[in-house]
Amino acid sequence: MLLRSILHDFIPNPIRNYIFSLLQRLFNHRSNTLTLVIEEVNSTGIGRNQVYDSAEVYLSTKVITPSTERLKISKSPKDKSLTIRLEKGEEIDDSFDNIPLRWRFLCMEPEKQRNSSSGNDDDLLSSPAPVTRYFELTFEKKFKDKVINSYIPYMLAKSKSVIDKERPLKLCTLGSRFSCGNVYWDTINLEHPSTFETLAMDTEAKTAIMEDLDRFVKRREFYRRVGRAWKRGYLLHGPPGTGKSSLIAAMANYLMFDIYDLQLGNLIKDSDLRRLLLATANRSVLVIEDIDCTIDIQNRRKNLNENGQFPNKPPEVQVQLTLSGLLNFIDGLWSSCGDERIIVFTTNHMEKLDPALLRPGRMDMQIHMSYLTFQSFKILVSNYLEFEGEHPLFDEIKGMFEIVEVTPAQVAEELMRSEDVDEALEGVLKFLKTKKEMIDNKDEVVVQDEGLGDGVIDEICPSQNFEISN
Ligand SMILES: Nc1ncnc2c1ncn2[C@@H]1O[C@H](COP(=O)(O)OP(=O)(O)OP(=O)(O)O)[C@@H](O)[C@H]1O
Ligand SMILES: [Mg+2]
Repeated sequence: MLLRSILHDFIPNPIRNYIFSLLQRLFNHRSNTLTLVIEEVNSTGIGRNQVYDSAEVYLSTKVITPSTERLKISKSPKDKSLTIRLEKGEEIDDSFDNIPLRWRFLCMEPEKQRNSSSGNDDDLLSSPAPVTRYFELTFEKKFKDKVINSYIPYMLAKSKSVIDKERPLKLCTLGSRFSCGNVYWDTINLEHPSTFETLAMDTEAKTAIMEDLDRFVKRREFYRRVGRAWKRGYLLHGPPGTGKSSLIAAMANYLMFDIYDLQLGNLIKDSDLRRLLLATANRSVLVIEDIDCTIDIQNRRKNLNENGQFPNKPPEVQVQLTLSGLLNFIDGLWSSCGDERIIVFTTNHMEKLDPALLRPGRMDMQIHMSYLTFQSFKILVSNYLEFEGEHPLFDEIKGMFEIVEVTPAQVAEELMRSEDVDEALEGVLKFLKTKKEMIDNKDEVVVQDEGLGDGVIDEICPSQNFEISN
């Protein structure tokens, strides 16, 4: 460093570079080390160098060594955590498969005007060079192949997972319609706290969904090999308040995928739909809720007058959107121009669905979200009351769940009424008893369908030609 600064202060630039390269050659000749230089801008000088950006993130996860003296720390309002970066001249040691590696962060300052006063360097006066930031990665020469072919890809993947974890997820919804009829994605941070842990759902069903998602994201090569678009469709069905939307949020939080909520009712034309779908990013969940109501969109066409328009509606709000347009586009062009897409349809009325939606290959997994079981109730109790053990009221509550159908949303509301465990559970029991009385009074016999515990996977559709097991 001392030599560097002496050279910098007293020797003109071209001579300095020459001496420097000579010294470097001499040094490298003697040593058996190799140094990779990773500059901020890529080799074309235009875009950023992905390896540099990844190194910056990767090194911020490394344990700070005792020799580290200066670090840069920052946070923007949207960041989840602090960003820590190396300061100029700082070094970090790393190792990979027992290969010792040394990272060093360096900056080449722009030429200062005072340098040009000594001489004839007019160029420097008029346009000083920008700061050049770069990392040096030094290791023994014999490890060159291993570092380039294994360590660097490892570092790129590692930094990607850090970025994925740190960045806030996005929820994209349809933005307001302009007079020209255009719609666009409006983006906000997704702050839905639902996770698979908090979801009151049959444990086996939960595990099956998580395993299915894990398998899906791991299978890039598989999808490529069999020539299929890398997408997976889920159909969530069940009564209101059973956790369909919560499951979608849990899936997005689990995969760290953004959500695109496509409210079809707000769309008019297939062309809008295509434009919106093409504007969705990879690694995202496309959600189409209440798909049974979408069939109305198709049926609305039946009500068109002889000019192909709705009577009583101005031409600019004439709906030209069709379910088949949507499905064809999702299956065809859209899915082939993106990667890692999850599509989730929800419905409260499975029986109303267009068979086209259920044809093999379209919905890979159908998940039935139904009324609360005692097992799932205990998850809610743990979430809402932070109570894990056994409780004297549990036996009676369990008995009630066998005869009364209530949704997780209804019970969650009861559990929120008190922070006291006894009081809250008494409230739930009272609620269940009232429900039962209402049923008895109506003289209705509630027969619970044996197979319909909440969150039971009705069917894991292998889509005939597509197996989901590894
Ligand atoms: N299975 C569940 N686990 C945990 N909480 C749940 C569950 N189901 C419902 N809830 C609670 O009830 C609220 C409503 O649930 P959610 O919106 O997920 O239901 P939904 O099935 O999507 O209903 P809808 O059919 O009306 O859209 C959630 O915010 C959550 O607090
Ligand atoms: Mg919902």
